[in-house]
Amino acid sequence: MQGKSAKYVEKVRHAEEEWAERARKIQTGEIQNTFDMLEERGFIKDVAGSKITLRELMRTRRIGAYVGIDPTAPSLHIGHLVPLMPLFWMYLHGYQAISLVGGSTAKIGDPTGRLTSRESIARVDMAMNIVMIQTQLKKLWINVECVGREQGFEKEWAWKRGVVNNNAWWNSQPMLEVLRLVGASLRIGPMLSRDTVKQKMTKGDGVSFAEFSYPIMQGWDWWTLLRQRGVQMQIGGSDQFGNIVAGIDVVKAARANEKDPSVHLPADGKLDDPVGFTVPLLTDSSGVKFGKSAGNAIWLDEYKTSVFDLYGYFVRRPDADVEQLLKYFTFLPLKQINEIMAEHNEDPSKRVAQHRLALEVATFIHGKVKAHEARDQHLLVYSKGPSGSAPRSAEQYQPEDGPITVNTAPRPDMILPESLLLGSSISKILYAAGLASSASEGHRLAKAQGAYIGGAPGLGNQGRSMNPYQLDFTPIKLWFPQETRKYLIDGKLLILRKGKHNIRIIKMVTNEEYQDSGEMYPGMPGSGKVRKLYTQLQKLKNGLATASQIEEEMANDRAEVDENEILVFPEEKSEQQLELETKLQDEIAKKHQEEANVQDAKLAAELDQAPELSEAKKDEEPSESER
Ligand SMILES: Nc1ncnc2c1ncn2[C@@H]1O[C@H](COP(=O)(O)OP(=O)(O)OP(=O)(O)O)[C@@H](O)[C@H]1O
Ligand SMILES: N[C@@H](Cc1ccc(O)cc1)C(=O)O
Repeated sequence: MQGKSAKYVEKVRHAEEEWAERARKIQTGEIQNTFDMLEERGFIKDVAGSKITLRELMRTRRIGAYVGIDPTAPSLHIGHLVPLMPLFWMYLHGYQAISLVGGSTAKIGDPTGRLTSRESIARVDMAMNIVMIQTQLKKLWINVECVGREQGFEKEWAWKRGVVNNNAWWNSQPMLEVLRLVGASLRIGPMLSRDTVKQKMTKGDGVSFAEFSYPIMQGWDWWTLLRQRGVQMQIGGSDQFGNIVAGIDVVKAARANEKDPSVHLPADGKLDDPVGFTVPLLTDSSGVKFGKSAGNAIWLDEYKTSVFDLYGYFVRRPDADVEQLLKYFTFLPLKQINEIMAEHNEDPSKRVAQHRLALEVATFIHGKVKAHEARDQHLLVYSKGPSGSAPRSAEQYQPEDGPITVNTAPRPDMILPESLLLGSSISKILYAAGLASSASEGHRLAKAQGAYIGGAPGLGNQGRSMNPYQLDFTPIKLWFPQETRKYLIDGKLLILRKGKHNIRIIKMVTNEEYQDSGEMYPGMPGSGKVRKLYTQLQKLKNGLATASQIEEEMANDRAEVDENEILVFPEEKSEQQLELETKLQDEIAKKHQEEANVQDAKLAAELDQAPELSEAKKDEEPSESER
């Protein structure tokens, strides 16, 4: 143990020496200050505090930085990437980088830039949003490392990154402590004179006390991250400038009032103050901020914006914007961007820069395979002229053969009916959710504790439900069907995971709702028959089989059933099955009628042609006299 800590101390010392050496090289101009690199790429809109201090801080200290995102939608969008990219860059340059999911702040809703308050979000939706966004952030972080490696960055142990949720502290934060540390020092006057507050009070629907406190919550997050992890910097979109400035006041107030000697704090010198900067807002062609509120978001979730559409969005960017977008959204060095632009300018109609931009972004977000597929689809579709939308992946829920990675993980959110979730074994649920290839594999998986469930069992059936905001995964054990209820978040949401990345966020719906959705899950009673009926109907419609062939297939199926002596009563059939059977019978009758019509037409043609033929023959045949 002692040896280990000595080794650790040595490692820390080595990392500090390296950082000092780096600072020296920045001083002599041998390497670039990361701040200057970010500025060159256009990321610095406004600095909260002194730019000189910020620059010096980034040179001399391996500081921590964070970006916060409220989970008010089930996906990130490309607007979020603008503040996240400098964070990713900082990580690749050796700083500590934290992405924060605002599970608690989202419950209040940031009033910045709004005239009306945000709608409150149902607990189940919030739980779903949190899991989706945390999963996306983790995926992005893994992809940052991949791209970083390709760009020649070598990961060192001293680099730190993380995804945190501010529920971790707000769920147990005594209000008294907040009031004690910052409440007395913060003045109401300046807070009331903030633009957001003034605008919303005079032109909007007023400001609630909770909204008024939002910047203090955000500032408290910063204080917590500073205290726990030494995070001295906050980055946000330019609409966050006010919150960052207010946060600096909160952190300074808390630091000044913290008397607990066990709380480790940076000293009080000039370089110890919290600092921040904002990035420019990405807007659409009419100058409106890209985001969920404006309804113009390009989502990172491929089921909300397909990889094809994401690629298309970047390919359509105007020539005037493309260089800046390459600087924002790719990890390509500026020298390479210049080369791409030179090539592009030789013949802008080829959109070389746009295609490169689209490929880089799609690769970063969705991985190489999907990005290249999207590019090929684009080239195919648009080189032959537009022909509607591109194919989208259909089998989203089926278990994959190979190992699931962040970039191949299937769609996480799905619905399943009550009858299955509350009436079947966990093995069948794993199968239905596409996490096992059969119910028996589901059984094996649960027995070997190879799958996980979000949260620990709550007491949902006794009126209390588990906390949806703090999700840990516990290995699934075999349990009785009625026990599944205990794991439902808010009585409606079940979160399952297999391996690291294969997650399912399952919303329970009533059996009727499920039926209306037209969805089917593996192992669904009658789904084998339904699927078969559906295939037969398609074959018939597309002319891939004749009515008689389908009838023969159906007769064989019936014979098989008879052989196995299973009686199927009509009432056991699902409505969907009955409906498909009727459609199939109608289609068979239609096809028979069509066949009969064709036969009739042929016969009629033969009969009609008979006299003509004899006339013609008459012409051909020599006359009596000719003979
Ligand atoms: N279009 C954008 N350009 C630059 N930064 C953005 C953009 N959209 C969001 N951000 C930044 O991402 C961070 C998280 O944003 P937030 O969670 O408020 O999402 P949002 O999409 O802006 O929400 P809303 O549209 O509902 O206001 C903030 O720092 C915000 O400024
Ligand atoms: N207020 C930020 C999100 C955020 C939340 C908590 C934080 O600590 C930081 C940022 C926004 O709405 O964009």
